[in-house]
Amino acid sequence: MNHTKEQRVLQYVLDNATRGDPQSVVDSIDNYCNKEEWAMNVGDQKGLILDNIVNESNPCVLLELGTYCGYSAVRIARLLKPGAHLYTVEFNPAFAAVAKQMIEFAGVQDKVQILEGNTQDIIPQLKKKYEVDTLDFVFIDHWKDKYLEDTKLLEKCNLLRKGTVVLADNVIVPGAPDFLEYVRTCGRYDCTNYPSFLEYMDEKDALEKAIFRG
Ligand SMILES: O=C(NCCCCc1cc2ccncc2s1)c1cc(-c2ccc(F)cc2)cc(O)c1O
Ligand SMILES: [Mg+2]
Repeated sequence: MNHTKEQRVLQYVLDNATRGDPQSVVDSIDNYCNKEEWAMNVGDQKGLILDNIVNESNPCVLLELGTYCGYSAVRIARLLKPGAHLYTVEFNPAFAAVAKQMIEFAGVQDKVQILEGNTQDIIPQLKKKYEVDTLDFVFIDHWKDKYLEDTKLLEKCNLLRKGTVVLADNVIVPGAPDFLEYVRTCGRYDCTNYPSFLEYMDEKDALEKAIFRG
């Protein structure tokens, strides 16, 4: 049954975490991926930076691009105030299926909605189909060569407002150089770089926070 790494990560959580306890789910995934198999979760070091930025932004409507196993969706949702909602987009049906079970086990399913499909198709549907006005927080963690075009698509769809926090994972490894260049030079964002390490490795990585100026 557990033929994929993502299924093995989920099984480890089901066997070792506590149902309804999102922190135990996050900790179990980090334990497994540190000890057994590397996986592309944002991880515990960059995760702490993510926590701090979510807490200081106090967001109500959030979007994540790239759900994977649901690690960052659970990590973010555990911090959200009542009524806040996270939409998370996943392209790969097998990943989305694992993430759905991960989110339900953590007990944050009322705060998180997985949208299965391509960001190019889903972003333009957010206003009409999902009744989103504007986004307070965007976590970008999908294909690195799509960060820039999807950031421009969010602008074009009027989903960003003055103060929207756009936070991008992996701006060093694997890297998103065209995205970094754009947000740092186009004049529409206030950018901050947060140096850290690639999940479960000693390699340097970083998060970039780009606050939309409106
Ligand atoms: O590719 C990564 N993450 C994206 C997965 C793709 C998910 C999606 C693509 C798509 C397209 C369109 N619409 C919706 C979606 S959802 C990723 C890779 C590494 C890494 C680092 C060093 C390595 F040696 C090898 C891999 C580390 C990370 O933290 C990552 O996030
Ligand atoms: Mg990542």
